[in-house]
Amino acid sequence: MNTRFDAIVVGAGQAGPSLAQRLGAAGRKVALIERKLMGGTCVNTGCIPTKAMVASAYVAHTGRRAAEYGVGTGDITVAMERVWERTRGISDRSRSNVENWVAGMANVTLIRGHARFESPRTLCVGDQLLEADQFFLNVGGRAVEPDFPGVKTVPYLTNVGVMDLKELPRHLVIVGGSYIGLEFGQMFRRFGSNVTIVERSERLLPREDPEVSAAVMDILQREGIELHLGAECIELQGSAGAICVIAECAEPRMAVHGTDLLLAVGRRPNTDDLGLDRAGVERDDHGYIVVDDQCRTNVDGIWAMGDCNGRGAFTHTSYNDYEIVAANVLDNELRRITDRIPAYALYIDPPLGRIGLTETEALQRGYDVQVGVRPMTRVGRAVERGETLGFMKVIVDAQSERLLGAAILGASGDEAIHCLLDTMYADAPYRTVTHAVHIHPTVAELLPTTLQDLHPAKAQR
Ligand SMILES: Cc1cc2nc3c(=O)[nH]c(=O)nc-3n(C[C@H](O)[C@H](O)[C@H](O)COP(=O)(O)OP(=O)(O)OC[C@H]3O[C@@H](n4cnc5c(N)ncnc54)[C@H](O)[C@@H]3O)c2cc1C
Ligand SMILES: NC(=O)c1ccc[n+]([C@@H]2O[C@H](COP(=O)([O-])OP(=O)(O)OC[C@H]3O[C@@H](n4cnc5c(N)ncnc54)[C@H](O)[C@@H]3O)[C@@H](O)[C@H]2O)c1
Repeated sequence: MNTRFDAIVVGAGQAGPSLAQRLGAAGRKVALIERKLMGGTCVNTGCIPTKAMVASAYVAHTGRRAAEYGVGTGDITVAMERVWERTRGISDRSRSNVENWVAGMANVTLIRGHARFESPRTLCVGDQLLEADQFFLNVGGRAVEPDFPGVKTVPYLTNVGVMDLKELPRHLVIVGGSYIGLEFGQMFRRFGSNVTIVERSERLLPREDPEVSAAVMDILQREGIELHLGAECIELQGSAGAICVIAECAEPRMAVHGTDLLLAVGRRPNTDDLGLDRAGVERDDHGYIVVDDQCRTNVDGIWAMGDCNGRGAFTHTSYNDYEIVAANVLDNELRRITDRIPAYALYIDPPLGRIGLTETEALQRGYDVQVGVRPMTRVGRAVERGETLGFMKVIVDAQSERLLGAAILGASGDEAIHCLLDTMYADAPYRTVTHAVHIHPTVAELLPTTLQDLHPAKAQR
């Protein structure tokens, strides 16, 4: 016999549990289905464990620089097993918090297993058939496992396996020079591995402005990371402990040798085994579930939130999708994905905080672009901390006097950028920030000064 619910939430990532709670609290009978670990990617194999590892790497790096600060230490050593234990402890506690929270939710039944649609109103989990009028999909994504020759025989890591290393790789080769490749690359270099990154684009982070890519490259190269840009991996060779990445470049083929291999070549949504065809739910060419501005799919009564809808690829965008759905479904409040301003950070050290448009995008869209730039060597707080790499850059529309975007690659850049982000959400003129009095000594205190020193974008000069 089918079990009937008012609403079924598939996936306990960043949107699912919060929505299940709201629906349950509103008196609906709710099933929350999770096939693996509560909390999904961020909690178990994404943000939380990586940022815990980044913290260990920062301590190792700062320890090596201790003498610069007048502090004596012995030789800096990294015990990978202890790094792993600390990281797992933080991640496991976070997962337990989600488990306990869900267990205490009113009207919510947690069902463990893989969910697949049988029809637009029926799901199966193992041998159980579940019916509902409303379905909310929060199934997330996973690492792309490419199909170039050698992938089936040469051992490699993704973001999941690399977090389980209890011994330091002697030479880690990373294919892909974007978020995952760069965060793990710098971290393992700081732990003591040799690191080589193979990236097919001509520059790192090709979606960012060229000077951001150049500064990130400089930061990584100063630490001894070897970079091969414009090099597309086309084949893997070797065996455990002696891997080889064959890459095609402008020059003839290149062979990059190492002991361990991390593939960080993108993510794909978990939508291929969800029975979406039986439900009639449309996917795009990359497998993302197509949704409208309120996360509704083409099938009435089915919504998709988070990484699986392709409208964001971050924890905060998944959580915001939950807020949008809850507002529209439960609160009769119109909230939209397109009201969201792009915002993210890359957690190398120093971090890159990014909001809104790049200068290149702003020019392409025809804005009358003004730019303000300040190197971190002229930010007192960064100088005092001895962390002066990077710069801050603000982009303004001269006509409307609105902020269009910003990049802060520098100490606390991921935090300081929020005062600009909130100004954009307030739709206030940039002079709101130039007239604001910020706390001394902070990184944010130089944002008003940077905005007082705007000049036309290069392409317009
Ligand atoms: C290494 C790494 C570092 C990252 N760092 C950051 C960061 O610093 N900041 C940031 O904002 N983002 C970061 N991200 C991205 C972030 O982790 C994701 O954007 C976020 O976790 C996506 O959440 P979600 O709710 O869409 O899905 P997920 O968290 O992936 O959850 C989906 C859940 O659905 C379950 N599921 C899937 N299919 C089914 C099914 N058929 N039946 C039942 N259950 C199913 C899965 O088991 C999973 O638990 C990082 C990602 C990685 C990989
Ligand atoms: N700080 C954060 O917020 C954070 C951190 C890590 C991951 N993430 C999330 O994870 C997602 C995926 O990250 P990612 O870095 O794996 O993917 P990505 O899609 O951002 O980058 C993949 C990179 O691999 C390169 N590439 C692809 N195929 C290649 C080949 N054959 N040879 C050489 N290079 C190749 C691409 O040019 C690209 O630069 C991000 O979109 C982000 O949402 C976020």
